[in-house]
Amino acid sequence: MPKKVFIALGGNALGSTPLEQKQIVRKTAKPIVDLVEKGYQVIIGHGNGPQVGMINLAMDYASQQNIGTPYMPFAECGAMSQGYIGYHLQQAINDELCTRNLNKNHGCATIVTQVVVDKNDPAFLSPTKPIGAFYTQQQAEAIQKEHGFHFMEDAGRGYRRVIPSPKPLEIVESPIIKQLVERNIVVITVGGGGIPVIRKGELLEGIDAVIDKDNSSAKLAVELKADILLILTAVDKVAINFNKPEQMNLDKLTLSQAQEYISQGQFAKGSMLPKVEACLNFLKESGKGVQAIITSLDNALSALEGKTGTTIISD
Ligand SMILES: NC(=O)OP(=O)(O)O
Repeated sequence: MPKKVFIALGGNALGSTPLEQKQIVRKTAKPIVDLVEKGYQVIIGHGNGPQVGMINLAMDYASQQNIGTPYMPFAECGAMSQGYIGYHLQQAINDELCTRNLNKNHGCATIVTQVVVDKNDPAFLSPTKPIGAFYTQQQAEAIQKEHGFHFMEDAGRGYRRVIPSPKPLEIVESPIIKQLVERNIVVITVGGGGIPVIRKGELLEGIDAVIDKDNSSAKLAVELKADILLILTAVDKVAINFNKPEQMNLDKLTLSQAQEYISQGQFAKGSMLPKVEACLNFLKESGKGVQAIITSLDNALSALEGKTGTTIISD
């Protein structure tokens, strides 16, 4: 039985502009296809913060210019970001599969994925998810005044617009994704955490939000009975005392050690904290025998072989 690995791709695997993204995903495809070549079944979740912000801003601007462009709701912008990112990733992965003659037995497809959230989730009252470009404080204040957007300082890198980020409750397309994975398709899914929808009786309706992609990836990884949740980010290992002289990189962590470090405030909010929390959710809900790994894209295969990265396991 092949092992199933669910990869959650961070922003550094995608880039920001269309040209940059097209070039970066070529590099991203290689370590992903390394895993396919080694016999893993691969599912990919990815972020969309910069991209959905860019699309929403462009659509809002165009709709105000009297040039026949209608207003585009935020959920539709999320759907556009899934298509745009999925298209680039899918093309790059399919090309890499062809280059290595793996395309006879494997394919790659993007599933536009809806994720049910609770319309009463408290997250709707306090926006926290950074999207789009970085601004100076002065620019952020000017945009806030003109457009009413909310802004927050983002880890010392500047100001970004923030919008609500509710918890993922249900991955609507999960059964279809399962079937594709079983047919050796590399599935790109829960892009940008999934398109947030609420249930209205039998029907689904989009809602303005961006779900955390690590959270949705962990949830879907549980549903697909993945053996490994592999969160790929900008650093090789999780660290405590990050960026201090006494920084210590961690090779292995148990669930309770990770919880202790969280209670000490060791992991940055909006950065390493949601990744570690997503790993813990995956471990708690999957039970024994699974592992979660946090590492950089280039180290994906070495980390699965236990040579690098931070591996988190149950106690
Ligand atoms: N949706 C989401 O989590 O996107 P980022 O990872 O780009 O912030």
